[in-house]
Amino acid sequence: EQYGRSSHVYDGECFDFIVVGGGTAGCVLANRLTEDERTTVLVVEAGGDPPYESMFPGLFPTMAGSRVDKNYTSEKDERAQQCHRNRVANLTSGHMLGGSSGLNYMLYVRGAPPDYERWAAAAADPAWAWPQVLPYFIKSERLMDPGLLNSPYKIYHGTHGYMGVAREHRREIHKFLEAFRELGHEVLMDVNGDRHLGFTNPLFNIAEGVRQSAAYSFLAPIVHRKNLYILKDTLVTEVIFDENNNAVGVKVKTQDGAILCLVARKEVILSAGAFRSPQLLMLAGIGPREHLADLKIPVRSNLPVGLNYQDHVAVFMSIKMDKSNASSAPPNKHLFPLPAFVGYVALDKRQAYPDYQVVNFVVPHDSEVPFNLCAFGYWYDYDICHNLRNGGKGRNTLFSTLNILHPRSRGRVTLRSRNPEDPPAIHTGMFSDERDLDDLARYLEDHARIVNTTYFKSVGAMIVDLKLSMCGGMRVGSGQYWRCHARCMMNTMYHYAGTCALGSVTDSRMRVRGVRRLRVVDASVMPTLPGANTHAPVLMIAEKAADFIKEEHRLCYKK
Ligand SMILES: Cc1cc2nc3c(=O)[nH]c(=O)nc-3n(C[C@H](O)[C@H](O)[C@H](O)COP(=O)(O)OP(=O)(O)OC[C@H]3O[C@@H](n4cnc5c(N)ncnc54)[C@H](O)[C@@H]3O)c2cc1C
Repeated sequence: EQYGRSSHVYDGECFDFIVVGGGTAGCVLANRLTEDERTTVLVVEAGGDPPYESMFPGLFPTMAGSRVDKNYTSEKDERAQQCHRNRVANLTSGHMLGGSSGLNYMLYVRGAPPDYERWAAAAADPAWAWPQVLPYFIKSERLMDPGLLNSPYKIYHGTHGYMGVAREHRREIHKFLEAFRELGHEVLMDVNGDRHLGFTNPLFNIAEGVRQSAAYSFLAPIVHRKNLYILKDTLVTEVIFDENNNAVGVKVKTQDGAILCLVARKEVILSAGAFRSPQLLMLAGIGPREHLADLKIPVRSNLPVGLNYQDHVAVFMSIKMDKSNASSAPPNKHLFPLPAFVGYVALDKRQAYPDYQVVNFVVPHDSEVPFNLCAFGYWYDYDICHNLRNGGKGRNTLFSTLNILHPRSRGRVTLRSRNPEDPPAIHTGMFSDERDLDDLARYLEDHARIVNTTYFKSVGAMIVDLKLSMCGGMRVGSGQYWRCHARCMMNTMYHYAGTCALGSVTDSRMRVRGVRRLRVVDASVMPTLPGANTHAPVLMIAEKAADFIKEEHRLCYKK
């Protein structure tokens, strides 16, 4: 009941705004647009309420592959996931109120100013530059970490927003942070302020032991608003246009199979995520002319929809540390499953923004988390996951996931058919630009240098040999080995973006070009990936969109 009942709506019913997708961006819009009591908003979400396990940070590893994961899979290509059981990437995606924020790994990070300078250039609008986006990061945030609140970093954070943000204070990470300091990295209190390179105890969308999904933070507190309508378990199958190319509503299919047409007096806003927003556009004839012609869809607006698909490519490495036979404390579902710390590293030390991010888990010898992530989260071949487990037997380990923050490769989302219930085809394009592979190999080599620091040497630290058959005969730790390792172990960081990019598909206010009264507001509009995980940037995008919309339609403002 936290999210109320699904609204009863009738065929032909009118609303001011219809938001397609009650995911991360959709929940923010639902909240901000209904601040004006005269404005009616309908949110249509394909999934239902988030399940119990979504509430608890410690249970996140159980969510991939569950009923609230839409579990898209990538198309096969000659480079794809060569060490995965099904040779495709499992593109986990939230299918519930809150969308992917209901099952993500909860890291809260924004990126660095150059990321947003790139957006401003792509959109040809300074509204996307760092000084203009920072207030919108701050707006949604309610920082609850006393250390940061009493530090000079406080000025970079919000304390009155809907989304709780906090850190865990787990002593296990400190010796590791010191080791990275010895290697020449800074240990930063916060990477969300004015410094963006170094290792840190990360901020999470976790507060008081509860996941701060967009549904929990933005929707639950306001579901009682009389001007908000939420239609759950309902798929939007079509955006409806009038003869003048105005988006005037949507067609939906409800859980019991009823087809309804619903009218938007002001705008239709697509917040269906980087796979489904481009799909709905293309089904409406908004997309690349040749592709639409293949499916005999008349062209409404010839735009590069679905192109420019991007994701951060991730690869893990495990390092065995000290021997241990002590039993771990029982799991606590209110905590992140393992102590964690994160590094942001540039190979060129003169650069002010990172090339790669490394998320590190401190793993006690008896933890099953890495095996479970390996086998059931990432779908690597079982042999590899067994080698991961056996290679670290009797030892505590450091499990690190590196990802390339500014990939050059681009993929593409295309229609598989004209049926809106068919998932689109996702060509990830990972490593289509081979320089990404070279870079990732260099990052792995760079990270592995940690085994030469004092603490690591004192415990006889060694890279766990995953015995990758593809890389047989190569010395683990050599440059040649890391390139092979990267190719074999490539994976998604789940940061799907870029398919309806600012500047090309939309104007700088996220309005779809060539038509009217239609906007895209979600990860699809990112012209390039920020050097960060994408949840906080999506919240920022939605907060900004809400202000654009309020301004254009003269809605009542709450700053
Ligand atoms: C496993 C995983 C781990 C991640 N970890 C992190 C992390 O630690 N930190 C971080 O910052 N980011 C992380 N991310 C990324 C981040 O969560 C996403 O980038 C962000 O949530 C995407 O928001 P969105 O609004 O674009 O899409 P979503 O939140 O996915 O929302 C799209 C919504 O639209 C609905 N929908 C789709 N089609 C239709 C339709 N036709 N009709 C009706 N509804 C529809 C979907 O059901 C969904 O609810 C992770 C993502 C995943 C999947």
